[in-house]
Amino acid sequence: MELETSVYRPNAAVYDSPDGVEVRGRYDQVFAKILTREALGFVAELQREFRGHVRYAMECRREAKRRYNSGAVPGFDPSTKFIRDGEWVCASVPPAVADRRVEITGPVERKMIINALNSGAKVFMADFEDALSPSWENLMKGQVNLKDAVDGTITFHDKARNKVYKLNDQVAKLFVRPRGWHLPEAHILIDGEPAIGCLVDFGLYFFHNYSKFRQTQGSGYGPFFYLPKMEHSREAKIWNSVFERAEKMAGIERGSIRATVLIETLPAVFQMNEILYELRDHSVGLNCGRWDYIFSYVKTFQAHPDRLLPDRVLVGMGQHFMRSYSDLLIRTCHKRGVHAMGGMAAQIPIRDDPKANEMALDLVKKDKLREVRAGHDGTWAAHPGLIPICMDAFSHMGKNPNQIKSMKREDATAITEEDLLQIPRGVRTLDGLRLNTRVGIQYLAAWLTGSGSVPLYNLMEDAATAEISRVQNWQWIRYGVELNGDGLGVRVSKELFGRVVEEEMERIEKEVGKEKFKKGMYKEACKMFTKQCTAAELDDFLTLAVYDHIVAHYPINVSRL
Ligand SMILES: CC(=O)SCCNC(=O)CCNC(=O)[C@H](O)C(C)(C)COP(=O)(O)OP(=O)(O)OC[C@H]1O[C@@H](n2cnc3c(N)ncnc32)[C@H](O)[C@@H]1OP(=O)(O)O
Ligand SMILES: O=CC(=O)O
Ligand SMILES: [Mg+2]
Repeated sequence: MELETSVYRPNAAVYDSPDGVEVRGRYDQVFAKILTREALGFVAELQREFRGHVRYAMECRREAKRRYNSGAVPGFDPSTKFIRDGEWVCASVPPAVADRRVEITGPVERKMIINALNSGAKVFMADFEDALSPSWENLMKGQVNLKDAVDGTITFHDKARNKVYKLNDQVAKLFVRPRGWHLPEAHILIDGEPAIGCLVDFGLYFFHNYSKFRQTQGSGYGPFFYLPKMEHSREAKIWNSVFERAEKMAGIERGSIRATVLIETLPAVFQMNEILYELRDHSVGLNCGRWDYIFSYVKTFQAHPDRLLPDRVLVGMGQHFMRSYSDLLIRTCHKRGVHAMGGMAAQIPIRDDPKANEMALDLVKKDKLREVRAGHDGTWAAHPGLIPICMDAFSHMGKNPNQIKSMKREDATAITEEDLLQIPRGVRTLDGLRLNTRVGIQYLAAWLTGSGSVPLYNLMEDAATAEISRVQNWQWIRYGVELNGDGLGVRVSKELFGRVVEEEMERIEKEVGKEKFKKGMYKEACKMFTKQCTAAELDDFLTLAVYDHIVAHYPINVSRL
């Protein structure tokens, strides 16, 4: 008997969508308060106005990839030298976010939102991106949670512990990170095609929250955003136009919306001035998204076997190319009058091992001290338990809310293209290949079952860190690299990788236990991860390649279950 492809539900409620918009995600009365006709209409307007620009920007990414794959390397664009040399500055920093010394990040999950807002950090970056698996349920619940947070009414009852969570009187300022330009939102069709994911995230959040946010959080400014994974200033220009369009719709002053751009792709480091210039009325700085940046280094140089990375654990901020990137970012931001934000240390508190915990916290402390001494104005914390250490390190700034005026870093103007591209030093080992494999599979299993950030081996893992594992494995297999740190002359091959996968799966099963292993999606994740690591062509994004597996159209498509 053939499987039905869908379950017909007579009289099932549907969302009230405007012309040309079809919502294919599960109907829920609570989601319907977000997916109103007016809010969907706003998202559709954004999509119709900007889809051509986004399509062109994605084609430019593909064109740049073709050039890099033919041997070119990224560099400063001679045609925009006038922007780099010009004496312009960005709009002044809104007083509400002058002090951003510690920012906590986390997925848009209800309890975590409350914990993050109450954490004592200055800012909470609520994440629809690296830390979130973008299932319909996660995305829509996230929108509901954020609306309740901005309204100040968010609560959560942890039934197992009989604990009620609610907001403190003083909470962190909220920034929201929508997805990157490349991700579609398959549950919403606009004129028959999937919506652009980030315009859904931005559009729904903005529509429902701008007014309240500006009264309660932004002191007349806002809402505030983080913008991920851009590769070129033309992509920042689209965001700037989206912001202007949103401000016009809302009838609020131009320059109200403010955003920090993550510099987390290798091509973007050569475009920092240009990105700030495009967003100069809406900018509140740049951030060192170090994990995606490492991923992007491998991806950009996927066809350059002379630029291989050492083991993932060796690619830290001490590497010359990473230090150069952070220093140049500080220089650029401070010249343009905005924040230069640091990044995320991957360590998280280790509850059951005091000595290991002390060592982890010490690494975080060193990383944060390096950032503040270099001139960063603030940093990221992955966990509330790290906030005191980060605060302590950034007390180095004294009473100043930031170092924009005091740490000009003119010395960093001497940083060259060679500095930014310098090949990182270190060795490659079988342990490195094993760890990449173990982490990649477990992360993907978590992502497929709804969790976009997880603790693995005492580190935070999210989409960005998992990407490093994937592309590094791919590159090592593709070029049959020698594991030169082991001194045995062993080269990585598909056969060796196959054995490693088998052994690491056994290890994962032992570590997580038979029950969890059976119930989780480890086998499926293993298949997908192995396919990606051994593909003839490198997939652009891990999560894009497996996105279809978390799409659940309504009426429920039985063949997918
Ligand atoms: C590369 C990048 O893009 S970095 C930015 C994206 N990544 C992230 O934002 C990761 C954010 N961090 C996290 O998701 C989590 O800290 C993890 C997954 C790494 C660890 O999670 P867990 O193991 O569940 O943490 P743990 O059990 O120690 O949590 C203890 C408490 O802290 C809370 N907590 C942990 N991390 C956070 C956070 N980031 N924000 C708010 N609360 C948090 C938990 O909810 C829990 O609260 P409870 O005691 O009230 O139940
Ligand atoms: O988004 C942050 C990163 O490091 O990637
Ligand atoms: Mg990132």
